[in-house]
Parts: sequence; structure tokens; C-alpha cells
Amino acid sequence: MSDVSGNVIETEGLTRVFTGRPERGSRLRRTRHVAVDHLDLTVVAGESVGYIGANGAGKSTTIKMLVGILVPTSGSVRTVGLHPLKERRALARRVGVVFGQRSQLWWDLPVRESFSILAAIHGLSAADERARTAELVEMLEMGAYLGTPVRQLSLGQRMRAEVAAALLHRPELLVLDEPTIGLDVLSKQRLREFLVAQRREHGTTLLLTTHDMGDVERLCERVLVVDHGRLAFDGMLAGLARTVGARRELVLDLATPGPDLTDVPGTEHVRSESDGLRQRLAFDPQRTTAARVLAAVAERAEVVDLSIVEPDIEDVVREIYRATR
Ligand SMILES: Nc1ncnc2c1ncn2[C@@H]1O[C@H](COP(=O)(O)OP(=O)(O)OP(=O)(O)O)[C@@H](O)[C@H]1O
Repeated sequence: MSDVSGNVIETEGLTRVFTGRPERGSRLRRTRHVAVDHLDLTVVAGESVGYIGANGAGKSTTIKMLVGILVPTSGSVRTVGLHPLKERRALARRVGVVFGQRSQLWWDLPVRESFSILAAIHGLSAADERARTAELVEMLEMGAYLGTPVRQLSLGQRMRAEVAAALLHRPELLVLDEPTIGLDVLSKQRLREFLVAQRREHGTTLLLTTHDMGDVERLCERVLVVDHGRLAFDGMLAGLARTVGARRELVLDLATPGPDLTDVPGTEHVRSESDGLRQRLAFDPQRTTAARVLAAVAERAEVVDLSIVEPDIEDVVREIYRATR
């Protein structure tokens, strides 16, 4: 398990500065960029934490320091009670990492063989490897492409294989950097459901960076918002929604053009298109539900189609920045 304090992640004053060399012969000084700035962070066992922020806010840099890929400039970091750089091998046995943009699989080998190599690296017994692989293959529905070389997989298939590879050795902490980037709606949903089940069944601690509010809402109980390398918000998901009023939009296609639906309880009419044939109503999921809104709309007009638009994570982050700067 984690260290004696029960903390899976613990950082104090964690800082990373990038310095750039000026061009040869240039009279410019070295550039200096503080990517992570005195970050104090604690994550306890079993938590699921979303780490969000604008592009360049310092998310990946933090993650890389947590898993020993990048050396901090100053401050301290302990991951599952270990020093990520000095105890990198021990860390690898207890932590799983998925970088959405990078692969830990062997491109020319079938998925099955990548799993076997990783199982050998982690020292799994043959029986354990079989059992664990079978469990992950079933849960992630990978049976149809276990014999396919990784390079031939679709992005959604590959991401499932990446997550399975990271979980083969039953790590207590799973770190995911943009796990659903580029995935279609169904693949995202499958992956999220799997991660929720993984947590429920194995108590795995999750830390993930994402630009997708759906990931945060479905996977994370706690949210950290980082701004220029500093924490701008640390609280529960519900608190985040309260702080920024994360609203959802119900997009309704009506059977006939009609007046703006401005009197539906618990909603605000955002706008109408095509003479009222399509109408957008915003609602606060903490106060009402899409089903209730739909029922109220059905008393006023005939609905032929609908969709729900999630709040945009960039808006949420902007609101947090505005509130805290
Ligand atoms: N190797 C590097 N050398 C120089 N600067 C870097 C390096 N890696 C990151 N940076 C800079 O540090 C800052 C933080 O980058 P980081 O990748 O951690 O951001 P991020 O929050 O993960 O962003 P994104 O959402 O775009 O992935 C950025 O300004 C980036 O340009």
C-alpha cells in the first residue's frame, strides 16, 4: 500500500523550471520558464483525482515528476511512499502510467505478446499472467484483436490495450495523461466505465489529466485546477460545479417551429435556431435533471430529437482562473 501516512502522492514545494539556451551568438539571455511552481499536493489511497488546466498550465510536467520521468528543480515528491527517481524500479512495480499520446506497447507485435513481455518485466507468474490478462481482455472487450499487431489497431482499441498494459501488475496508483483524447463517444464511454469498475473492485487510486469535462464528471471525485504551475482550485467535483456553475445544455429539435421556450422551470433559454425548430435550454444538473426538463418541454411542444451538451472544460477552467486570480 501507500506509505505510513496513507498518502499515495505527496509533494512539497514541487517546482520545475525549464531554461532555454539563446541562439549561438545571440545577445539574449537564457529564457527561464517556471512550469510547476511550488506545488503542495496530497492524494490519499483510493481517491480519484482530475488534474485540469489550460494548455501549458503544467499538468504533464507534474505527472512526469510524479512518475520519475522528469527531475524536479526543487521541492520534494513521494509517490506510493517512494522517491520517483531514486526508486524508479520499485515505483514501476506499484504504479501504472498511460500517456494518451505515447505508447508503451510494441508496435510490430500482437497485443498478446506485448502483454506477455510486460508480465515478464513485472515478474508475474504464468498462472497470474493468464488470469489477469483474461480478466482485462474480458472487461475491456479486447478478445477480437489480441492477435493483431499494435500498429494496426484503431485509436480506441489501442487505448484499451494501453490501459490494460498499465494495469496488468495491479498497481495501486494509475496515472493517466489525456486517456480519452481523440476517442469517439462510445470508446470514451467504455473506457470510463472500465476505470470506474477498476476502482470499485480493486480500490485503485486514479490521477488523470484531461481536457474533457466528461472524464472529470464520470471519473473524478476530486478536482485540482492548475494555473501557471500553481493550484488554483482543490476540491470536490460538486464544489467545482458550484464555484463555476457548470451548466448543461439541452438541445431540442421540435416537430414544428415555435416560440422561444422561456418558461420551462429550472432552465434558461439560450437561443433558438431555424425559427424555433431547434432550441437550446441551459440547466443546472444540481437543481434539476434532463428528464424533468424534457417532461416540462413536452407539455409545451412536440420533441422529435434531443442531445445534451456537456460544459466545456476550457470554460470551467477559465471561470476558475477568473475567480482565483
Ligand atoms: N521540455 C521542455 N522544455 C521547455 N519547456 C517545456 C518543456 N516541457 C514543457 N515545457 C513548458 O512548460 C509549460 C508546461 O507544460 P506542460 O506540458 O506541463 O503543460 P500541460 O498543462 O500538460 O499542457 P497541455 O494541456 O497543453 O498538455 C509549458 O509552457 C511548456 O511549453
